[in-house]
Amino acid sequence: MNRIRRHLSSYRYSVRGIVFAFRYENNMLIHLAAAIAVVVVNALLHVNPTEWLITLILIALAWMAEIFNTAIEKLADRVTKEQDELIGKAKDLASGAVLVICFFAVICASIIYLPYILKL
Ligand SMILES: Nc1ncnc2c1ncn2[C@@H]1O[C@H](COP(=O)(O)OP(=O)(O)OP(=O)(O)O)[C@@H](O)[C@H]1O
Repeated sequence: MNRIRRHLSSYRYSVRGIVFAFRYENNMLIHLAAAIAVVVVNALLHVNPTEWLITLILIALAWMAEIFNTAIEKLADRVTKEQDELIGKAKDLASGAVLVICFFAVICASIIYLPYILKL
């Protein structure tokens, strides 16, 4: 029973983390807006199931990268708020990861959507 309760608690903490990211991280709201735009465009263009899967996976990866980025920023700020070369590098690396997935998401979206747009 205790194990089940502990397991359910861990979901509560995870949801709290996601809610925190959306409430306090402006970039998460941009990711949310982009995700809504993708879902609307997918529906309007009637993309096929494989294209739905690819776009949904890309959305999940972008949200995941942004949440990890926020976690690393919080940890880094706990270590020190003074200027520190390694803290700067850690934060740059974390935000670089977000940029990487966003860059490839834009390329994948172009590959998926362009044929539909050209047919319109
Ligand atoms: N303590 C620090 N020491 C050195 N450089 C830092 C430090 N804090 C932040 N920086 C530099 O400033 C950049 C922005 O850091 P900051 O913590 O303000 O993130 P942010 O602008 O809130 O990022 P995001 O937009 O992803 O939330 C970092 O990528 C890093 O280059």
